[in-house]
Amino acid sequence: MIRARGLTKTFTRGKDTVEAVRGVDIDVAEGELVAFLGPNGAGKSTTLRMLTSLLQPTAGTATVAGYDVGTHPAQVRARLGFIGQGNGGGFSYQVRDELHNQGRFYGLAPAEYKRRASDLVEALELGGLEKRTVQSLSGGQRRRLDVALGLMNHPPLLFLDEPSTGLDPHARANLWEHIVAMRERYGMTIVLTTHYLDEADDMAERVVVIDHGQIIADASPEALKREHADDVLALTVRGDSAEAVRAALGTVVGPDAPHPGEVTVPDGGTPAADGGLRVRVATTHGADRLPEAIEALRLAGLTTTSAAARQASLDDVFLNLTGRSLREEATTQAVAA
Ligand SMILES: Nc1ncnc2c1ncn2[C@@H]1O[C@H](COP(=O)(O)OP(=O)(O)OP(=O)(O)O)[C@@H](O)[C@H]1O
Repeated sequence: MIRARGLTKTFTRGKDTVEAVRGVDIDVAEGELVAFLGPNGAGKSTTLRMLTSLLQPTAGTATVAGYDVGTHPAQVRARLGFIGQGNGGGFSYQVRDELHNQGRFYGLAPAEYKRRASDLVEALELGGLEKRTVQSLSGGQRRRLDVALGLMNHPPLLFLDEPSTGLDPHARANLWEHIVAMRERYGMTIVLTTHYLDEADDMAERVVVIDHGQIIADASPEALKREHADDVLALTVRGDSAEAVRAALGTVVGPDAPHPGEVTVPDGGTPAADGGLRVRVATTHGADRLPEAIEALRLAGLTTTSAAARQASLDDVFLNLTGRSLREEATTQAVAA
């Protein structure tokens, strides 16, 4: 459905040059649901805008839905739906008029665009809102209207640029339910961007991690976590010998163990105020390893006073790949905004 090679976009303003996208190669097969994940400014939107033919690449090629975006932009646009970051609807228009106008824009006959509009109003639970103006809708309703507008031409391929940004958790979950339902109903391929880690983890079958205009990883969330991150066991152990703790845990996660990992005793092995040593153990299958670790410590005469297994996250993946936390960047930017 999508094949891009060496996709590059450089913006020049005066003396400033921004290399927004630097040589992206990507293939998306029919029916896939792919999420582009990356921090603000990583190049996600720019990549999407090139793939939808809205922006001419500086270099590289892309074939989308069978047509070259550079030479056949009209054919590409006819086959895709694009839901951008801004709100697509005219604020003072009524919901129904917005949908009908979109149908006219695609050259549909009145009977057809009316039928499609009613179907989408029903499918996206916009019933009863047809006569409301766009500006009177809630954030979640507006986003659902955006999805409806993007689907009026029954596209085989749908692009969504940060569909759930700014929505509260309930509205996000609801929007996702609708996106998944629309995908089943219309058998679409979906490419979206997000900087919500949990969203990419839960919903996407494939996550393309993008940073500084380049793809730095591309796999299922599970494979990314397996490959690039560890689960962590967080233990508190009564005792004052970091060496004894390391030796005991080495049998569980040491170099010869079935799941080798790393045992870290921070603070130079100095016990905390409660007399316990805080220990972090990087490993795979953390939940399974936890009882083994506690048992190994017990056999070495050490008492565990607290224990928790934390599953690897996509943020750990990003951190291990870039040395930066996506979660922290998002928080910093939210505070700055
Ligand atoms: N029209 C433009 N002119 C100049 N620079 C631009 C333009 N559009 C994007 N950029 C820059 O290109 C880089 C990539 O931007 P892009 O919007 O693709 O990132 P993004 O990953 O989608 O970020 P966000 O999550 O904030 O939407 C940024 O440094 C941005 O400032």
